[in-house]
Amino acid sequence: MKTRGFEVVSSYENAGINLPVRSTEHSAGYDIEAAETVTLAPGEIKLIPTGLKAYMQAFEVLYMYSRSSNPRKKGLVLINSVGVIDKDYYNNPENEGHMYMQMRNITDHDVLVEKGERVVQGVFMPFLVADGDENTNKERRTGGFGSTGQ
Ligand SMILES: O=c1ccn([C@H]2C[C@H](O)[C@@H](COP(=O)(O)OP(=O)(O)OP(=O)(O)O)O2)c(=O)[nH]1
Ligand SMILES: [Mg+2]
Repeated sequence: MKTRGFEVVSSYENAGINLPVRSTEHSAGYDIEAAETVTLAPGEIKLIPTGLKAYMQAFEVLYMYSRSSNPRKKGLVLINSVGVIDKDYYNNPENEGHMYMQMRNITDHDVLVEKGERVVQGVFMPFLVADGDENTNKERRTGGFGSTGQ
């Protein structure tokens, strides 16, 4: 039975994408690699593809956190602080649920991220809803990065 996990998106099927793994017995995070080699110019913000989508149960979320080594080792920060990957992002009609890492180069030189380099880590978590939540109108997710609302 499938409960939660990662799959390769169809456009990266034959691109040698590694499914995320936890690097030690008690690591919370599944290390997620860059699916492409990219260069970020000084100050630049780029969406780095992972080649992955994540599936999970209702009332679960996947948080993408930066690796703590990124600022000093790479000069990179996850500019949206934490990536929130919603259950209904999976297989959305716009991009199949392809997860991106929104990284910013905080150095004054180009930063190279090579394909296969671990950049962020994904942590699955349950979440709670507030009173009256069932009475509010909800739209169907069609994409990400500002797809909801006007
Ligand atoms: O770092 C991130 C953050 C989000 N997402 C995807 C998954 C998530 O389910 C979707 C929407 O994210 P969020 O709700 O944080 O962004 P938004 O600006 O509110 O966009 P939307 O209107 O599509 O909800 O975008 C990523 O791939 N990487
Ligand atoms: Mg949103």
